[in-house]
Amino acid sequence: MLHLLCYRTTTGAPVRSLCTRFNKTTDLWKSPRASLYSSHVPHMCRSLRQPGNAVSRIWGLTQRAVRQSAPRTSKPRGVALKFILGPAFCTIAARLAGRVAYCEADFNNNVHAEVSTKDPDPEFKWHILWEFVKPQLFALLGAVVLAFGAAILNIQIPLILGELVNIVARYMREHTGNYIQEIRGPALKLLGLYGIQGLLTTGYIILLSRVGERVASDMRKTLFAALLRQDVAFFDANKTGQLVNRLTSDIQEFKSSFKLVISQGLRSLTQTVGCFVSLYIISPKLTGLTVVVLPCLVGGGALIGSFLRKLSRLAQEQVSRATGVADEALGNVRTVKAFAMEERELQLYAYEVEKSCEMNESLGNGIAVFQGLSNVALNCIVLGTIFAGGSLLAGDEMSPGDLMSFLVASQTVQRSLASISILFGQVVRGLSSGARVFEYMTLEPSIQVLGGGRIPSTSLTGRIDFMDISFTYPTRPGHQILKGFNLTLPPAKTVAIVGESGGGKSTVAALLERFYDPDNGVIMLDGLDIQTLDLSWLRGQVIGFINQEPVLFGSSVMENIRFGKPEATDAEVISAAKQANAHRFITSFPDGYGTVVGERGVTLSGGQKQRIAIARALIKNPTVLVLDEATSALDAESERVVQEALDRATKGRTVLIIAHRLSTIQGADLICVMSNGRIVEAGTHLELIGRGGPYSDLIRRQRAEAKK
Ligand SMILES: Nc1ncnc2c1ncn2[C@@H]1O[C@H](COP(=O)(O)OP(=O)(O)OP(=O)(O)O)[C@@H](O)[C@H]1O
Repeated sequence: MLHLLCYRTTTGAPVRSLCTRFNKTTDLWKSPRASLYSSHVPHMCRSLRQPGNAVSRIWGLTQRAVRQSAPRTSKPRGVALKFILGPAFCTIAARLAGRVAYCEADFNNNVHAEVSTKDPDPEFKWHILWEFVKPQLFALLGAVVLAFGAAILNIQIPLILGELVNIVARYMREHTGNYIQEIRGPALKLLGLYGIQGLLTTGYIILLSRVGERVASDMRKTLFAALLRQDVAFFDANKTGQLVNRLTSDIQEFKSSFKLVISQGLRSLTQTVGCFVSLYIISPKLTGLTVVVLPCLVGGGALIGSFLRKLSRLAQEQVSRATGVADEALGNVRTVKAFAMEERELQLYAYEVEKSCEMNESLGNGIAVFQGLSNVALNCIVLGTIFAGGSLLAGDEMSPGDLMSFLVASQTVQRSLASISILFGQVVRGLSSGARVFEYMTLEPSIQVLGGGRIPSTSLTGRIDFMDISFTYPTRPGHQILKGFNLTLPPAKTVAIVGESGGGKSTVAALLERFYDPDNGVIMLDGLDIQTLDLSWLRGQVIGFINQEPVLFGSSVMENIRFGKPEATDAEVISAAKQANAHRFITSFPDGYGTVVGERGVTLSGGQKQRIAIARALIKNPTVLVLDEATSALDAESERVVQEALDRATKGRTVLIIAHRLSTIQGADLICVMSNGRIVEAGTHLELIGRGGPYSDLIRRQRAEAKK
């Protein structure tokens, strides 16, 4: 099998190794069959640019190309075509389309493709930044003006210092006049400037930190909203830890850079420009010498800068990968402990952290070299100034005060340029953090939760029709789960789906909840395509969903149940808890409904969690109830209590039950057996037993397993 897997890689190592393999066999391109690949390249590139169907189209095209060019053969050339040319072609196509591809091959002619259509190198979007800055514009302008003022004062200081030196030099030379009187004026002026500069600095730092904090908090809220807006497929493809990293450290990094650019950056830039003007006024000749060196510095800086930017992006991605590993291990800490896998998780984390440490060290080294080189260059400028200034002084083209002013001003330029060079590293990190933060802000989910859909005015009967549904998970293209699936759930009836594990039962429930949309076919609610209905209404009021592993929030029992209907009164919460057989155990806790359930409900038993989840679903009084293996994780006693609650909850509603334990669904109005993405048998329990088909087989198998 030729296996194509495109993913975001930070090192590019897999791509490089493939390219190396490919380069060794470039003569293969001379083969007439190779033209087949090239004829597919434009289609593949176009496909890669269209998220959604990109993956399946890539898969199809690659499969066709490989089948045509590499027929089943044991000849070395054919095998090489399958192994090297196919993956290399996909890699190149992906690279051409701006994606990074990783390919593997083995001995089958089928092609399986998994392609990430995400851009591996997000761009910094200035227009989005502008949206965040706009509300803070006045404060920002205030900060800019104050920072600018402080910088302008800094330009004045060398000139006054020069004046003071000239007074001192003249007094030492001539010993005439009133020294104190002469020096008092400029000295007081200088003191005044220092005071005003202090005030301006305090002012702009206060304003700037206000702007920075507000921009960062707006960005966090917007990014969080954008993430919550994404459909389930997005979360299948992205690790939670990495997403959380964008909300936390990336925004923090961006905020620091933003503040530094405005404060230090603006100040240093203004001082550099202003002091250059002063330098020119004091001595155009000396300034000319300084200016010659600058373009070389700027050119070199830009070159090293682009390299550092890339390093920074890779390092940040590696940090978020490490966070992802930690998040997964800590989030599943019970499983980790149950399997005594602490050491393995530690090793995995240590490996990722070590890699991130190496990358950050390389980045640090790069920035250090950059700063070191800048410092050497800038100090050389000072040395050159003293050398050249001395000869101008000897030739009476400059006064000692002028040389003093020139030196102080060029020191200010030096300090400013040095701080710009330090700032540069921060800006590099800030830009790539910003790009990563903005990447998801504009990402539109294919399934919109809010707005657009209609809400039927008449009351619902709860009839559901799945009509000719085909579906493939976006993260696993080429593996079709549902193939022409048809099913009707009559109003207020209970329909159960049973069948082999992995047959697609939970997928049916996920499609009804619109976690995903089918590739083909429609799902109707009371004769209306659910894709035309308001999704928030559908999920919030029509469908109640209870699954095998109820996830509770780390708040009180009351708040957890109220999650199903935020406006519910305490009486409604208690009534839902009673229906769910939960009231008695809740009131047995010292804090009753105020009991905090711990992270993900960790302080409750499986049966208790499930009953709270049932109450949470019932409180919205849903017309349709979906129970996805709701009791299969429970022991016999808990199952009995939960089943009792479910029996009560399902009365008068349309119910879809997905079950493993066939004993729990024998009373269903209709039982459907699913296999390979289709319903292969349907009827009541007795009808199906009488038929002796797949359902009877399942029953027989389960009984045999129970006896073991
Ligand atoms: N989010 C997902 N992304 C990609 N593939 C998935 C995803 N969820 C499920 N699958 C795959 O879809 C197929 C059907 O899964 P599904 O959960 O619907 O089966 P099931 O019949 O409910 O199985 P079980 O009885 O074991 O719960 C499986 O091959 C599974 O690996």
